Amino acid sequence: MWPSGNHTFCETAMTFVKAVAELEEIVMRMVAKSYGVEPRYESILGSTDHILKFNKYESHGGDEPNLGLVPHTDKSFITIVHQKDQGKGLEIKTKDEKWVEVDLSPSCFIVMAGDAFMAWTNGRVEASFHRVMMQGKKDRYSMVVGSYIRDLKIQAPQELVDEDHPLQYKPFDHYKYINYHTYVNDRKLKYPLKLYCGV
Ligand SMILES: O=C(O)CCC(=O)C(=O)O
Ligand SMILES: [Fe+2]
Repeated sequence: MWPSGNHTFCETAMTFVKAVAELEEIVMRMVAKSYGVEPRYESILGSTDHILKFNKYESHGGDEPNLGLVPHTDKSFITIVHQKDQGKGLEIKTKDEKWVEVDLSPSCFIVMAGDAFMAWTNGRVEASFHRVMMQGKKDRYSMVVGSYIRDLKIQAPQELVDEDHPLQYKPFDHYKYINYHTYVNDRKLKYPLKLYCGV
């Protein structure tokens, strides 16, 4: 887009990612604390990468809803979604298989568990299925920050594994899983993590 670079844009994007990463840390500390595993979370915190995506969904103009993004779970550890304008678009599937519309405001951030967080919590927190539906005449813009764990294997803390909660996923390398999902699984399977490292 900018062959000779765009320093201001990069600085702004970096500032945004840093702020979102701080938000993620606050939320994850609360979740980890509630399971009694905050020190375990601290040990992966230093190995977390963040990737920012800018999404544009074009309006098809009509009143009929159109699929903007197919249903999926994220392959990230955690994903945080922010939307530029007030409105609907993002939909999340409930346990009883109903799609719930999320009416986002520009001051809202949606925190979603990805496949890697589901494995780390030994299935206690599930990765949510979500999709984007487009309706009306306005294009939709969202900014999505995903976190990914490098250098160490994703492994459920021993505190979260016991007789009532047997281990669900073997320890795995996050980036190798992303690679598997993208190139080997070809993004086809609904639950690729189960096939990749399910017990
Ligand atoms: O645009 C959104 O609200 C969601 C995007 C999303 O699910 C993704 O990029 O994985
Ligand atoms: Fe997603």
